[in-house]
Amino acid sequence: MSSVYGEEASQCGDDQGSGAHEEKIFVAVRLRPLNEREIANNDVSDWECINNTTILYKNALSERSLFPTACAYDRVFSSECSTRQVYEEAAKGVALSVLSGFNSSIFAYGQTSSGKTYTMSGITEYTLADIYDHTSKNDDREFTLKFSAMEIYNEVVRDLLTPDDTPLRLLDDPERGTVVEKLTEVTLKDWNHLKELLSVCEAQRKIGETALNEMSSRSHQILRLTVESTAKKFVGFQNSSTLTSAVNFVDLAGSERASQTLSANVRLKEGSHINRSLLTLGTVIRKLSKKGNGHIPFRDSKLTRILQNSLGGNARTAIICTMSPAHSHVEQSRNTLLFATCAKNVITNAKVNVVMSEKALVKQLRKELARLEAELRNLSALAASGGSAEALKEKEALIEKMSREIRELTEQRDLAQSRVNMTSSGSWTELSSVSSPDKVQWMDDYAASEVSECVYPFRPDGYEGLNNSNKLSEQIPDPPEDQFLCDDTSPRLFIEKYFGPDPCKGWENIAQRTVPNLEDNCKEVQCVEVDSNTNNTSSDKHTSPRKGDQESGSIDIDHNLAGEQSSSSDTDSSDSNNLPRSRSSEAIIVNVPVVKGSELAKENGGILSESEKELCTIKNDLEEKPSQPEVAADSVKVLSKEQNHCFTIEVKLKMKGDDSEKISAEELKKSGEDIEKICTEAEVAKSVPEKQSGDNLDNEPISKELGNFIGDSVNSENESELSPSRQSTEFEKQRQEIIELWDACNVPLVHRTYFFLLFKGDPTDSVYMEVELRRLTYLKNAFSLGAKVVKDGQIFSQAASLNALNREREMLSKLLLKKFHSKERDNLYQKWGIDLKTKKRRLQLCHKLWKDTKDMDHIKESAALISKLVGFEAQNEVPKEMFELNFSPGPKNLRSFSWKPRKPM
Ligand SMILES: Nc1ncnc2c1ncn2[C@@H]1O[C@H](COP(=O)(O)OP(=O)(O)OP(=O)(O)O)[C@@H](O)[C@H]1O
Repeated sequence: MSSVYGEEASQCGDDQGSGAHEEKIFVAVRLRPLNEREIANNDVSDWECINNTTILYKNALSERSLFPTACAYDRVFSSECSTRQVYEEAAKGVALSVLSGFNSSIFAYGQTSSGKTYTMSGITEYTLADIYDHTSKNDDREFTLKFSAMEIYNEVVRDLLTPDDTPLRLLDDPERGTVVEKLTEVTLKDWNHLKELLSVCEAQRKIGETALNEMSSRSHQILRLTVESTAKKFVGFQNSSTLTSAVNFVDLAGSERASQTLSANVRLKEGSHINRSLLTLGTVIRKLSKKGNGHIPFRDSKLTRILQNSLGGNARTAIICTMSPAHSHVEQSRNTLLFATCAKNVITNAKVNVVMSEKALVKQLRKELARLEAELRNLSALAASGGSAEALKEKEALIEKMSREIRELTEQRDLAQSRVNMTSSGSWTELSSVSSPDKVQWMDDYAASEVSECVYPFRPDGYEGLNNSNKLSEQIPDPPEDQFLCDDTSPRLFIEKYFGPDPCKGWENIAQRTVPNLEDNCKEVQCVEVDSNTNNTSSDKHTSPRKGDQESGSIDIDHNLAGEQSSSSDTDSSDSNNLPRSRSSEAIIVNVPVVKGSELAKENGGILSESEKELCTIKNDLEEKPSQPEVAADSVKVLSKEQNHCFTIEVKLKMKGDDSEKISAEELKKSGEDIEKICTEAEVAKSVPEKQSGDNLDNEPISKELGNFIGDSVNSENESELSPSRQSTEFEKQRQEIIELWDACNVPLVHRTYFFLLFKGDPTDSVYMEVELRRLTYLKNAFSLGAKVVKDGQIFSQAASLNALNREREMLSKLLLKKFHSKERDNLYQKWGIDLKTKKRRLQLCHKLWKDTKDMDHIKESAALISKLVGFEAQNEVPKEMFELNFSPGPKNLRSFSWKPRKPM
């Protein structure tokens, strides 16, 4: 640790203001062991630290998650690691920089019962012990240590060093930022005095029992140690200066789900405040992680207001994110990692705080004035000698060059934006843009019935018109406070903006939003050529597209590990442990030219790892398809854990063709059907060849083209190879999956009915089903992360969707009255097992509809009843065009696709 002690009075003035240096927040993750309760419940550990910087989700194979399988941070600690180790390797450097005059903060963040207090109390003690040790060893300086402690409980700031419960006010000090008025600050006498005060804080802090933690901290606690030091030889002198800085130990209250903590009453209220302030903290971190993001809501909570300096301000900061490894907490753990990922990108500007005596200050200012005067004199001399004219010319040339670059970039951006616009309007809107005169009747009935309030972000246009979108935001208020907890829209709402509205944007888009720095990581690092033997003849690609594609293609192995930007070619891609680490845990891209499977095997002495085999399969697959005209923009990502690390393999194949083809390829990519997909060892997805330009898409049978695009072209069979019975099984399976997802996502019953009636089991169904499945999976994942999906300015949260579903049921119950006579209704009640003597029978009936997702008879009956209520029946058949793709040619259109069943899970 460097020290600035040597710089006294007159010398240290230079540090003021200019001593700031940018650095990222240090982010560590700590897994605690499974606790007794989790073991008793036969819970299993889902997470594993595969090295010092990477944590791996072990169950990725068994679920279709959008969350990355492995995440890298500055440091990760397995459940075997001691708090001492966490302190030494993650907190000490930052915490002890207080001795060099830097403000610093150590945070513990994580879900309730994940070990924040356990970790933080250890770290606080170790730090304070080290500080005392340091002061005793540096007897040339005079130290004054001051201690203060506060908690924020239900948005009220309390002093932890007095028994008095009076709320403390926050004041804005122009120099010091936010200060807590009347907060007790005790000058420490010795180590024992400090220990005593720590016990007082512990006794004073609000704790309570929840289902997850008998001693749950119900408040955010901030302990602050201020260190002032002056060189003894200057003490009492007028030109002395003092280093004054503080270290904060922040033990946040844990994020929690009301359902999991079984909260009620007081606990629920506490939980609500906790979640809200953590939500603000998350928003602040997220905004800070994307530089230049406008207003940062520091003032939205007392916590962020008080800690503003530690969050992207002038303090050095470390965040320890604690996690339970248990499967039952997987969603919370993921949210913790999302927070950690954002925090990793936040930059602070720590600087040494020097308080100068007045005399020293005057001296310093005189010096500065003299420097400025000298500069001015130089400039005048330059101007007199004509040098300024040249300098001016140079500057003008530079400005011109920069303007040119800006213009070019602006054009590129506008072009890209217009493509995005085209595709975003061309995905779902295209699906539904074919107008149908038939669709009007049932829509009118439905709209008239006020059921239009139902909420589902990805409705077909068919009944989009039913919804008065202007009214929607009024109709769906933000969930009230209590619901805020009950419906699991927990503090991880901060990630809401990572999810755009359209699930069809593919994994990479979602991943970019979920883990916003993912792409940045890839961009920032430099490529390391691993295999220099393979030919990279890019010129070939024009004469022989397929051959050229392969030769110019590259496999980017994106080690999702911490790694120093390595520039040497001696890096072995299979041995990530040899890669030096970077300060900021950036990913490494190793650029490996494509080699044939056989060559790869030969190089490896005939032995191929699983991921290499996968790679060869892909490679061979590409080679064996000479008839494929062009591959638009193809990539394969493979995640492997077998070599103790995780990496992504990306095959990029260049496309030959004119611009319109390129636009089309872009559109395909953006409009929905993932060209890239994240896979695990067993699952390799690959995008599909774009159609050759000039094909008359209008005349193409839908079934012919679709296959590779939607399905997995590497391993799965072609449609033609599927027996009718297999097709039927696939259809049933997909339909069942959709029905269950509808239920999980609170999708409106009318939407379900409408869609259900579209399913006829013919091959084209698969197009709609596939799209619906993706949207629903996306929605479900977003909901399970506590996110809100924003589409067209409307917000769809789990709470809002449930509210809307209930409103829809009420509306349907009104329609029951309208469409059926009393006798008919009684028959219905009997049929649906509703006691005729009970109240609210119509509503009861509507609550039963679509409930038993496993019973197809029940589903059919539900659909039949709703269809009757809203008037689908009148039309004989639901117009499929309302769900139809627009197959007419043109740059905006989605290509026609052939049907291929999804690869079975
Ligand atoms: N790394 C660990 N090793 C062993 N036990 C641990 C570890 N981390 C936490 N624990 C134990 O787990 C329990 C919960 O820990 P702790 O109270 O620190 O959680 P918390 O995150 O602060 O919870 P809350 O947010 O509810 O206050 C405690 O009994 C603690 O001793």
